[in-house]
Amino acid sequence: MTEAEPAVELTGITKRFPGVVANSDVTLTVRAAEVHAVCGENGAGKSTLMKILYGMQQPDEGTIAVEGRPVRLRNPQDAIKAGIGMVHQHFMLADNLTVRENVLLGAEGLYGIGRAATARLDTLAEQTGLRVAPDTLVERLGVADRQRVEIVKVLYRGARIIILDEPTAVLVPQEVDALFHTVRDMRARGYTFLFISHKLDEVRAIADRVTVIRAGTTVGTVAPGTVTSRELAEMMVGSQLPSPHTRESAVTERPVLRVSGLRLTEEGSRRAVLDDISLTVHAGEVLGVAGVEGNGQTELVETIMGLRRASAGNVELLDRAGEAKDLTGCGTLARREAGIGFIAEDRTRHGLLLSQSLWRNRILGYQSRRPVSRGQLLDPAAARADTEAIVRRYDVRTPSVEVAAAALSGGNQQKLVVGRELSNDPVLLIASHPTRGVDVGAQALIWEQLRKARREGLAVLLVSADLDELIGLSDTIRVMLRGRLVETADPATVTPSELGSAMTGATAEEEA
Ligand SMILES: Nc1ncnc2c1ncn2[C@@H]1O[C@H](COP(=O)(O)OP(=O)(O)OP(=O)(O)O)[C@@H](O)[C@H]1O
Repeated sequence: MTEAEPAVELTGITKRFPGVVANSDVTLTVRAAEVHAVCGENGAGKSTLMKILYGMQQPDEGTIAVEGRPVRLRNPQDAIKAGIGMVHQHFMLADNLTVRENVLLGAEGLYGIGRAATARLDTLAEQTGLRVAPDTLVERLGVADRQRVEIVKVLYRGARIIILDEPTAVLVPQEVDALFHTVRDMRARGYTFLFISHKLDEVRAIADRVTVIRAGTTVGTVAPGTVTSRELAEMMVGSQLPSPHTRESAVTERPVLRVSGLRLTEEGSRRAVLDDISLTVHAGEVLGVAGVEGNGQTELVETIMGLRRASAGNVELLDRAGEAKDLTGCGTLARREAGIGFIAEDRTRHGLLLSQSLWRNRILGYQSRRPVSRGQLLDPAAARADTEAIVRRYDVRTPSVEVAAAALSGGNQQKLVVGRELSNDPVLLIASHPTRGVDVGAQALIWEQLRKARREGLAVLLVSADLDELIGLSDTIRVMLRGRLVETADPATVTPSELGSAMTGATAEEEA
């Protein structure tokens, strides 16, 4: 490879799906040893373009050159051979295997499984800042280390060009800094990065150049130093954004959710995943829960929703008249029917049926409620009309409400779920990462809808890894660490970095 040769050159890429042109004549040049960010609204075509570069999808038109040579990438194996690796947003590691096994699995042909393999693994671990013993089980690793194992895995297979798909979505600020440090280090060693992100501040911090995609086509490539985050966002949406909101409080004295002494133990072990959790959320209040993934937030939400059974404690919901209902023994559907809306952390597991049309997904969880049902009978016409209203209000980009949920981009699926959950007039909303994967425009829209619902008296339990979101929306923030609520922070004064320290237990250790 000569210095002048670009690492990747995508020329005239077009990819059509039924009713949608996902990429239309896209051109993207990534220089060797640069960090190149790709930004765009939900559904703009970023994932499709990356899937094409990783051989997961075939373009209808266009050419790909890697390090100056034209290539045909029929599958990920072809891409790996060409030196391209992808770190997906959802990690693809086997939890019950060790770091070493995960890295070597399926790549034994490269360095064998003996000394040469160990030496290679050690070098890569060092280069990527992975500081765990190779025989550690992956299930024992935190999110940031798992991500490093994924990076080591693609490097081991010979990747020189690495696609990072929203790598920071699951990290706390300190971990983001550490990841960026590693990326800069690796860039200095000649590695090239493609970086997909909706967080424009991060893009500005790490990227050498940014290519903006709008509605499937390239709007332009800029050096981030020459534009503000706002200008970048405006390039993405093609118009001016609304201004951020000022803080306002709608908190009332009326409790809506009362959780007391909640305890959850892991199957087959006595370790408490949730340890004596008590909290109250009032009408008009957003209670934010901050925590590093794996500290019990997921379990807390799932226990409140009846997806897991607590070993002790109570969950009580109070209706608008103040009438309390004990939900402790109830199933999920009964809880929904009592007035809880639920934005699940994993929309494909608890939120959507991907093979089903959008309007059928509108009915999910609300089978016996108007307007989508009359008594025990579904009302497809009403469900369609209501879904169309959600699509308009939440700006879900789709050719129609008849297409399968799988055909929507990730962010547009998320908008549909949020729209559905808020459309049922809940008294309480349990929102896990409500804007994960959505672009800044859609994020502003979802925040606005949440604030509006709060003004009208909605109680919200918000779990989010996006600390700006947590600080911006919450009236109170509780920090969760190893299954307990350990600290309370005031969103009016706390900084993301202080919150990050509390989440990792650093503050508590300092005080001790
Ligand atoms: N398998 C598919 N079948 C039909 N349409 C698809 C398919 N995959 C993507 N699309 C459509 O292609 C367009 C681009 O989607 P893509 O996932 O590339 O967007 P994106 O920029 O990655 O969005 P997001 O930020 O929401 O992840 C969208 O309109 C989407 O609905």
